[in-house]
Amino acid sequence: MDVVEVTEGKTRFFVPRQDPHLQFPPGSGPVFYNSRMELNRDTTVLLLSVLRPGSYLDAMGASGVRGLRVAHEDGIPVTINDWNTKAVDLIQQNVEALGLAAEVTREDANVLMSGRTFDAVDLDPFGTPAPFVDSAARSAGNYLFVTATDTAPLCGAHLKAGMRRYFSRPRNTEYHAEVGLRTLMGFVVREVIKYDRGVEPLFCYAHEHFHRLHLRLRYGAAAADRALARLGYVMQCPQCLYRSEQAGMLPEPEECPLCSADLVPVGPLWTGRINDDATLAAMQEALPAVTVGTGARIGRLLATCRQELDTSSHYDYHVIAKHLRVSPGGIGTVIEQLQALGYRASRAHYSGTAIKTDAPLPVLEKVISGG
Ligand SMILES: C[S@@+](CC[C@H](N)C(=O)[O-])C[C@H]1O[C@@H](n2cnc3c(N)ncnc32)[C@H](O)[C@@H]1O
Repeated sequence: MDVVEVTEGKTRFFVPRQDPHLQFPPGSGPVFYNSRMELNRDTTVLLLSVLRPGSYLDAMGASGVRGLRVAHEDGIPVTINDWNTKAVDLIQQNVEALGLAAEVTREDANVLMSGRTFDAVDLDPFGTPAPFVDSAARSAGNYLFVTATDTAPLCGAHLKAGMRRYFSRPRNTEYHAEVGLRTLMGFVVREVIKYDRGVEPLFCYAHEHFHRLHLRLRYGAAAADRALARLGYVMQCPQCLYRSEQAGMLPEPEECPLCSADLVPVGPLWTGRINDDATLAAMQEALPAVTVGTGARIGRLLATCRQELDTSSHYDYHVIAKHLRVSPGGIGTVIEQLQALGYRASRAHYSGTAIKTDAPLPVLEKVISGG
């Protein structure tokens, strides 16, 4: 294989010199590497430097970069797997070049995860992780990490694909990144709690073309019930911008208090917090010591996530301003004015025009229109 050497974080490794977007049948073809996912891998290396699991499975390794970095930079025992022979050859070459003691396997990830357990399991497939979450839920001890790049099905843009994969009804709203992240989280939670295990979010975020979950798993039916209680719906008005949240397995009919239309349920999805503040604080503290190329961006991401409210939707203040035919002021000013009126208000980590608040929509509209 024609390879080229690249560096991410403190790790130098070989990747194929080719177009990574070429399509081949499953289990064959060239080895995948996408430098644009560096921030995704950097956050994993940083978080694992804090969590320090006893073992880590990179279930879909490709070049092996993720597992290589976890082994080399965090010193955590890793297993790197892929079902593609060429990928496994390259992973082995990288492991040897770095002098790591990492285990390399060539199996269907579902077979591997059905037969063995690892303290932390990481899924990074092409597109949807849905076919792998059940076996990962059985394989993972304390931590389960999941990447999804099928943002269109998750966000409601490809409705039927979203319903098939996640058994949820997303809706293409202006807060689609939030819906995608919470739809993915809701699906993973349903896959885990059937085994009487609980799920707690540690650090979950939406970024560019992917969603990423870092979750802690707990043992016991009581922990599973706590996660179950967080499943619910965003109830969106089809005529105006009003929305509310409902907990529960089935949505209750609800009328829009502003225009009397029947609200449309979006979900089931995860409601409530998507981050653990103590974990984010520990990551901020560890960031200067962990050499990651996207460190400045991760610093900003962590800071925004720490102040972000845990509402399951946001208002896009440019959309509201357009609706009201006013020119929008600065987002910071709008947030400060809402807070001065006694409401909670924050930015959201995935959009520069998103405002999360518990202020009623008419109050937000009044603030945006300068009233
Ligand atoms: C998106 S790439 C992984 C990228 C890699 N984690 C990284 O950070 O660069 C997905 C990989 O999953 C592998 N894969 C897909 N389905 C698989 C399966 N059922 N079992 C094992 N590997 C699989 C593919 O061969 C491919 O190398």
